[in-house]
Amino acid sequence: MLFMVRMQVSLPADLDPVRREELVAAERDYSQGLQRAGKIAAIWRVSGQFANYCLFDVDSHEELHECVSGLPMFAFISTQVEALSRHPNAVDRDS
Ligand SMILES: O=C(O)C[C@H]1C=CC(=O)O1
Repeated sequence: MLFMVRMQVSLPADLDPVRREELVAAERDYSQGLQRAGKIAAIWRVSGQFANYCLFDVDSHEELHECVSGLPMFAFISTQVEALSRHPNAVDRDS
C-alpha cells in the first residue's frame, strides 16, 4: 500500500540546542532504517520549509501509523496522509 505523507516539522523555538541535535540525529537514523527496509520508498524536502514528502510503501494502515508515530520528532510533526492507487493511464501498468 502506497501513501504520500506530508510532514511539517515545528520544533519549539526554545528547544535546547543539544536536544535539537539529538533529535535530528535520531530522526536521520530512524528514517534511514525505514528507507533501507523499503518502508520509505522516497523522501523529498519541501524547498524552503522544514517539511518533507515521504512515499511510504507499507502493508497496512496500522504499519503506516507505526512507522510515522515512531519518528523521534513525531510530537513536533503535523502530517497529511494520502492513500495512492495506480493511475489507469500509467505506462508501466501491467496487462
Ligand atoms: O523533514 C525532516 O527533516 C523530518 C524528518 C522526517 C523524516 C526524516 O527523514 O526527517
